[in-house]
Amino acid sequence: MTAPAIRLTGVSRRFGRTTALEDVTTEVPSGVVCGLLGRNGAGKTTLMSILAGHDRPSAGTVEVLGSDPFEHAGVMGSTSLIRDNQRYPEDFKLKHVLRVVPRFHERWDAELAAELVDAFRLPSRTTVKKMSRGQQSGLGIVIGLASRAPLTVFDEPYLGLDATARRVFADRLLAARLDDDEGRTIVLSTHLIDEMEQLLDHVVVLDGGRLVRAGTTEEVTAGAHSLSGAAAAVERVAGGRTPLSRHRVGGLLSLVFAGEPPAGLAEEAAAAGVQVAPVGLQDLVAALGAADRSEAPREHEAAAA
Ligand SMILES: Nc1ncnc2c1ncn2[C@@H]1O[C@H](COP(=O)(O)OP(=O)(O)OP(=O)(O)O)[C@@H](O)[C@H]1O
Repeated sequence: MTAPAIRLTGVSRRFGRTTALEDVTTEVPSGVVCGLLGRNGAGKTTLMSILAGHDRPSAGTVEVLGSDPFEHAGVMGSTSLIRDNQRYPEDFKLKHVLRVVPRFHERWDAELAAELVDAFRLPSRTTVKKMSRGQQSGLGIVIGLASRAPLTVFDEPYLGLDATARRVFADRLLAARLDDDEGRTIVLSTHLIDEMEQLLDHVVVLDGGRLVRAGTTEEVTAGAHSLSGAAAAVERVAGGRTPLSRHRVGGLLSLVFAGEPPAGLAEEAAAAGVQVAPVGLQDLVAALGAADRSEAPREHEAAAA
C-alpha cells in the first residue's frame, strides 16, 4: 500500500484562547481529490496553512509526503497552496505572475497554464490587484493546476467564479486526476458541496476544530438518511435514535441520521406516513455542523460502537 500523502496525529492549533483545531487525527491517501469541508470557522484554512508548511500545530504531529512540512524546503517545494488572499506586488500583471511562479514548481506545465488562462479569459493588461474576484480565483486555479505539484491545496477555489469557469475548473480537475500517473494529491475546501461532490474521492469534515468524519466520499455518506413528516409521527418512527440534526417548521419535522437505516424502518415509516430519504454529502455536512457536539458521538466513538 502506498504511504498516505497526509498523516495528522493529535493535531491542535490554538490562537490565544481560540482553538482552531483540536486533536485531529486522520490520513489522506496519495493520489486523491480530497474535500475539506465544514462550516465557517471549522478550521479548514488553519489546517491548510499547516499542510503547506506556513504554520505549525500547537500540539500533535503532521506528515506531508513523508516529512514534517513546517519550513521544510523539500515539502514546501512539492506543495502548492492557493488561497484567496494571495498578495502580489502592486504592479504585477498576469505575465509577471506567470514568469515568477514557475520558479517555485519544477513540474510547471506552461502549456496547461496558457490553455487555462484562455479558458478563464484572464486579462493581460489589468494588474492582479484590479482583477475581479472571479478572475483572481481563476488565476489561482491556473497556478494550482499548472504547478503539477505532488500536493495542491486550494482554499475556496470557487470564490466569485461564474458557472462556465466553475465547469472549466471541474473538468480540468477531473482531467488532472485521470491523466496523472504521478499520484498527485489535491485538497480543496468548498462550501459548494453539491457541485463538487462528484469530484471528491475522499472527504474530511471538521466542525469547531474537531474532526467529525473522514473517509472516502462513499464511506462518509453511506446510508445517511432523513425522516420527515408530521412531527409526532417522525419522533415515533425515530424511536430513541439521536439525530445529527433536527429541523422543524410548524408541525413538520425533519431529522437527519448518519449510517444505515435500521431494519424494518422503511415499513414502519411508510405505515406512519413518514418519508425516508437518502442524504447527500451537502446535507450531511450541514447536519454535522448543526449537531450538538456534547451529545453527538465523535468519529472514533461512532466507529467503536
Ligand atoms: N491568526 C488567527 N488568530 C486568531 N484566531 C484565528 C486565526 N486564524 C484562525 N483563527 C480562528 O480559528 C478558527 C478557525 O478559522 P479558519 O479560518 O481555519 O476556519 P475556516 O473553516 O477556514 O472558515 P471559513 O469557512 O469561514 O473560511 C476561527 O474561529 C478563527 O476565528
